[in-house]
Amino acid sequence: ETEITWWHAMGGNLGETVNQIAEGFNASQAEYKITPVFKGSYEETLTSGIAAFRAGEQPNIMQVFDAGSATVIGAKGATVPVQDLLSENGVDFDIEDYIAGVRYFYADSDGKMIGMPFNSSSPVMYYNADALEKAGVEAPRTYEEFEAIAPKLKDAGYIPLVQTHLPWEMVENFHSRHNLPFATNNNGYDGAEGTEILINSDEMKMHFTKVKEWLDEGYFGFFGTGWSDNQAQFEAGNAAMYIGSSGDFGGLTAKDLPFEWASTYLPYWESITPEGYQTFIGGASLFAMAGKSAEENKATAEFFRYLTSAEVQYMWHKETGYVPVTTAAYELAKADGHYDRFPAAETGPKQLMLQAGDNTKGYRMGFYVQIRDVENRELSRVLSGETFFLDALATIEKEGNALLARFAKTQG
Ligand SMILES: O=P(O)(O)OC[C@H](O)CO
Repeated sequence: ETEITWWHAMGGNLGETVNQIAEGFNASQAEYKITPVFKGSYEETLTSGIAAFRAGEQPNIMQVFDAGSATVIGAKGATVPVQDLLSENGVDFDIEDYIAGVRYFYADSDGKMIGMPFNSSSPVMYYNADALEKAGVEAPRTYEEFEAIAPKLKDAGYIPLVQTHLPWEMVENFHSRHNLPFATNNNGYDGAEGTEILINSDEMKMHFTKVKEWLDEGYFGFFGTGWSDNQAQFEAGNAAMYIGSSGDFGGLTAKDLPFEWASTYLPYWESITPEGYQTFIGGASLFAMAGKSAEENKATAEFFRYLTSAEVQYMWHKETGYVPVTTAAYELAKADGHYDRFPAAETGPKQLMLQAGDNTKGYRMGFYVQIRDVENRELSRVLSGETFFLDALATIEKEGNALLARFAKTQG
């Protein structure tokens, strides 16, 4: 029996479902055994993985979140491109089997898939249907509509809106939702050399000016930069709506909240685009780490074959709310009536299939995890009144570009 290990960042319900997948694979055959290991948050998992690689103790499979993928894809010799791993081990692979939104986020500039999409998500807007009814309003499609209903939600006793991650939901996906370039060099896909972040734009300035105004008016709540700091306000029934991951679906369902809730697409500004575009794929993918024996690589390839089967994908989607990464799994979910029973479960997949534009397939910025830290630091300083948004955006641009230039140097 060949044994392989899988480091991941899925805690709670998500971790239990990961274990279920591993047990399913182990029970499905007798040649290979996979052991999943929970390594903490996305950031912690990436840090441990990089340290382990340097020490020659890397796992076979490492889960890397969207923000870290450019760094890992750019780390020469650290991973085996998943497309090569599969074809060398006789596992059929066709990039066209994957839904459009996930196809290129983890691919190199030639379109070769490097990371295996796994828990793919999109930021959507959840709403407390009882709260909206009490205020006599409908869930907003655009931020303009949000501005129109926010006073009514406030009068009804709610914080109208919170969100769970400013960089992911209001910076990165702000760009895809409006089809705006997020970095030069074709959003970074044409090479690290000279790539600069385009965060200091008129649209970002407008958006964060509004967010600050909403905060001052009591239309927006901000309780910290941790993933769950703000979601807790929704779960407690204090916030009427929250922008969060489609992957929150399973956790919310399990909590059996004492109010009706549903979800809709991430809002966009009609003043920027008449119709919103599809969002970037979020969540994480699985990388096969280099430096492993042929037998272990074969085991990893067989595990990926199992993981991407329509049945396993559907099970994962159903339990968690992460989107099915293949068309076959999405069709299976539809045919099984999953979306008739849980309409909110289809918001993520559908949002990833909205109109595409030049700037919706992804962004590729090395050291983006560190850039996110700068974004979180500066944007929360704006919201706490310590600095002005114009200064914050300029600081993010300056520090972000310095990090991008440092990454470009590592690419030789
Ligand atoms: O909460 P998740 O797993 O959907 O991930 C959201 C972001 O894409 C992580 O960077």
